[in-house]
Amino acid sequence: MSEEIPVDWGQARALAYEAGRRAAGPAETISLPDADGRTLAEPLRALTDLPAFPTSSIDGWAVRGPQPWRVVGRVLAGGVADPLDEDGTCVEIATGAMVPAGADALIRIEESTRDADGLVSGEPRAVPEWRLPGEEAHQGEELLPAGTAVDPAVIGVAATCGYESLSVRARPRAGLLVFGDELLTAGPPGAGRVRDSLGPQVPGWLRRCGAVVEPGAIAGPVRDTLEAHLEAVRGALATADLVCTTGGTMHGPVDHLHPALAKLGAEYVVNTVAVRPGFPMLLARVPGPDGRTRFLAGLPGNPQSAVIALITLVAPLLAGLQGRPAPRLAMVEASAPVPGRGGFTHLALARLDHDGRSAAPVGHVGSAMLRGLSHAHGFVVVRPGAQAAAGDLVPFLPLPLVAGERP
Ligand SMILES: Nc1nc2c(c(=O)[nH]1)N[C@H]1C(S)=C(S)[C@@H](COP(=O)(O)OP(=O)(O)OC[C@H]3O[C@@H](n4cnc5c(N)ncnc54)[C@H](O)[C@@H]3O)O[C@H]1N2
Ligand code: MOO
Repeated sequence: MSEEIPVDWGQARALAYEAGRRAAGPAETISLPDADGRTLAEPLRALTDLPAFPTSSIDGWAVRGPQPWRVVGRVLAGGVADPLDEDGTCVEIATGAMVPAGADALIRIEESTRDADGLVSGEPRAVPEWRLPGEEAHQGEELLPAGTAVDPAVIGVAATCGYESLSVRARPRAGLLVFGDELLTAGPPGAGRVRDSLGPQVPGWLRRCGAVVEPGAIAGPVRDTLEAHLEAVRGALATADLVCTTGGTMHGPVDHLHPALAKLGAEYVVNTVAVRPGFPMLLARVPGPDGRTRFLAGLPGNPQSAVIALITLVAPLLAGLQGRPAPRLAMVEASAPVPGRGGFTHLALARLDHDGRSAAPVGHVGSAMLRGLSHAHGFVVVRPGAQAAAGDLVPFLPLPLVAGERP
């Protein structure tokens, strides 16, 4: 019999995030193009004013004094403009070129005329046609805080500033051990055996949460003996910051995870969570071979419960390990009633409507099923003692899908 007292679901997420944050890996410097998907270890600051010089927004003329203007030169993007010293003169200017000191207006080429002597005339627009130094950012200004996820736009703004590399957090390395002698790794289920549906899917979820999962870090089915569990977990801890296991979280005759954790000197961060489905999930700190903290996340064997454990505990843990902010939940409208589960938080699989504002429960949601999960965007969260009526605003726990998945 288990004597664990399940942790509140929200508290479990906070504990997992905090454990990850405290164990966040060191910063490393990597080249800009390789930084996609990483996390800023330091704030991104402007190295110069942006723009760094007064910059023309148009092709046309930089003019000084009253018209008509005599053309005294030309300045292209990339060049350094000589000052315009004399009233009644202008230079031809290209978009992106430095505006000469002394210019008091820019005139678009198509809004100008030239007379027989080559003198230029035209009316400047009311809105200035050039960008002033510091208009976008001042030198030293913080553009993005530490903890920002690096995406192509972040890489772009860093390049604009003049960075060649960024200080980012190391990516957490994750491994996966699948437990269960009943599992088949090929062919259809039958005769008491089921296909392993977690070995093939968990790595994809882990990667979407920012972890690196090498093909060699996925093992199983691991035999249902304590010795085999211990050997597999020890082996996985040698290289992984986080080892996920599936199955064996309960206390059945062949559930060896808790005894294995005891033998490994593990310390529970969370040991069972008051949530349905998924309550036997756990997260533990395990001393690694080098003394550095490693984590083991025990995902329950029921496949939907395993995914729930992953987004409940592993997603916040990985956010913390990467130095990112704790994931926050959006509020959406429940488009149909969602029952509560007494003293447990109920995570109800749901699909968002096209604008993401309301969530409708999907079918086939048993914890042993994956059909509902493959249609859903995430879970409506119904807290202990509550239930949701149609039209209620409810928290929504998203699956870590990427753009274009589940349109
Ligand atoms: N006496 C009780 N028994 C169970 C309880 C309970 O409260 N009292 N809770 C049930 C719940 S809820 C869950 S969840 C499971 C969790 O148990 P384990 O983590 O120990 O998982 P297993 O027993 O190993 O497997 C459960 C179930 O899932 C299937 N499974 C396991 N791994 C995979 C996989 N990789 N791919 C597909 N299916 C998998 C396995 O065949 C079992 O059917 O405990 C309940 N029991
Ligand atoms: O809690 Mo179990 O994880 O409901 O299937």
